[in-house]
Amino acid sequence: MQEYDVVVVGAGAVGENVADRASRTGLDVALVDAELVGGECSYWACMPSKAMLRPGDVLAAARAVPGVRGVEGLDVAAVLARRDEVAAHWDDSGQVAWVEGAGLTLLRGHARLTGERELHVAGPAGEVRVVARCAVVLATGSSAVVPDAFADVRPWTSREATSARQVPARLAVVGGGVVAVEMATAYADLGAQVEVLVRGDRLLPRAEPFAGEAVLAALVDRGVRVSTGASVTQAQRRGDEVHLRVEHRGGPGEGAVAPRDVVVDEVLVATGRRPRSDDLGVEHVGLVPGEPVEVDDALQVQGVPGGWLFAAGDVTGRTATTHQGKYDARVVGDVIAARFAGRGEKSVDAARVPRGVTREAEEGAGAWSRFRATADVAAVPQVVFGRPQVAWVGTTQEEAARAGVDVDVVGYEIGDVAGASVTDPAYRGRAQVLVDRERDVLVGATFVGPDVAEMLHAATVAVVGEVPLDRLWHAVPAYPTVSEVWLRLLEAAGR
Ligand SMILES: Cc1cc2nc3c(=O)[nH]c(=O)nc-3n(C[C@H](O)[C@H](O)[C@H](O)COP(=O)(O)OP(=O)(O)OC[C@H]3O[C@@H](n4cnc5c(N)ncnc54)[C@H](O)[C@@H]3O)c2cc1C
Ligand SMILES: NC(=O)c1ccc[n+]([C@@H]2O[C@H](COP(=O)([O-])OP(=O)(O)OC[C@H]3O[C@@H](n4cnc5c(N)ncnc54)[C@H](O)[C@@H]3O)[C@@H](O)[C@H]2O)c1
Repeated sequence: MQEYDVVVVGAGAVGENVADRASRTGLDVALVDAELVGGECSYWACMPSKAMLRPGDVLAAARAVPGVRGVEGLDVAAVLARRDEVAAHWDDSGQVAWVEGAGLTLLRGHARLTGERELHVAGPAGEVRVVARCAVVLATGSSAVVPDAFADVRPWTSREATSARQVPARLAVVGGGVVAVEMATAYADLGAQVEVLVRGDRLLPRAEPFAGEAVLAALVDRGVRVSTGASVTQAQRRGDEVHLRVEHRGGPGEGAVAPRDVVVDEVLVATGRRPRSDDLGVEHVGLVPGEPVEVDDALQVQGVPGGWLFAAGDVTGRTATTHQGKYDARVVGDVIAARFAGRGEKSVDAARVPRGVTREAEEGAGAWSRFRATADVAAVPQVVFGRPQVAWVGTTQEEAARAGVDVDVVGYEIGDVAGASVTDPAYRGRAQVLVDRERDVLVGATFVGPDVAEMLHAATVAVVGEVPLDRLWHAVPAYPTVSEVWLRLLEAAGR
């Protein structure tokens, strides 16, 4: 049996941040992981996918400016070699060194809850009973959903797509969300003939419709086939090929459209993710395996008495990005450090205790305090690293209407800004902000265009800060930058 003050299950980006923060008031923290320390983001998601997308972006940017010579194309082997480097060659020794340096204990193995504050960890060293004196945090992430139709064809999920050693000549991508857009973009850049099969009627259904439309048009321009209203009803692997039977929903008045067969070398299913709570023993504490682990704004698990169980990251179904999961990790880490301060057996390094992390402060904490994840509801940023990029924060028009928030919708073509014309004479992109009419503050913003990911944070600051438009008017964007679109948006909003 091993005992710690806090046990964090899952050493992805979220678990690592929880553990680091929770240890700052002298609590003894163990971090458990069954696979690589660093989790999905480092090895099979954010990092390798962005390494695969960046060369195509740079190439397109260089080709867009007249006068640049010697731009030949991509060296696929070199792109994949760089991707391998960014994914640390799927070797977690660097992150293990960080965990040890932060004074945390790493337990390798698969953890399952067995009761209140108790777990079993099955790892290379055998089975160990682990007891948490104060708290347990679940940060086990999510895994790809593979629809039944693909069960027998060994489809790619995002893991294979981000770690492939070769580029298939023909790739079908099933889904119309973030993974589908990013991977279709990357593989088309790397020379695959890509077809995207979208069940719905548009790409990126959670973003503003104009964003998905721009991405769809750009993919088609680059030779990617995008079929909307398309459902795969059967899939078979025959030798080196995968045969997909695709049924099309006809448009209004079109009637039935005949099914067709799509033959490819690989098929990537990008049809969403499910929380990894299915093999975690949550049934022993009254929760339902496979379901999101529901938490409150302090990231305490709902429906489990005793105040000892917390969760953060993808497993909660509350966040689905690394940045937002890490934000929740900072919140729950501080909550635990404050609630259980003084209970730890380790000596406290005063320099590491964050300012204001005390039991009294946490007890009286409300929205927007460091102990509550308020931004999860008010201002979630999301970037889709396709080409064009799509970046948004806060509410969309559809969400504002559903919530009954009366908004003015203000849009501007980014290509009409002087800075954009310098970047690319044919710059195409659009910015749109939503202004809450009653409060005269921004509640949402969407940018579509090259490199707009880097423009998003200004909008996030404005939404989180609830900066009145009359004050935002005094935030002067430099000339000639693409950010000057802020000035144009404010003018269009009547300033
Ligand atoms: C292709 C792709 C690209 C993405 N790109 C981005 C991006 O650019 N930016 C962004 O912000 N987000 C991106 N995301 C989302 C991001 O990867 C996730 O939101 C993030 O990884 C979630 O972090 P996490 O720590 O909650 O879970 P994970 O990173 O999944 O970590 C969970 C850890 O828990 C371990 N574990 C699970 N169960 C157990 C158990 N029972 N016992 C022991 N250990 C266990 C796992 O081994 C894993 O290491 C992307 C996702 C995908 C699929
Ligand atoms: N840049 C980033 O931040 C980034 C990149 C990749 C992924 N992620 C995160 O990972 C999560 C998972 O991404 P994702 O793209 O897999 O999920 P998603 O939820 O974004 O999109 C899934 C898509 O698959 C479709 N779909 C669902 N079931 C289907 C079926 N049976 N047949 C056909 N289509 C089906 C849905 O309609 C939807 O369009 C996202 O929530 C995202 O936030 C983030």
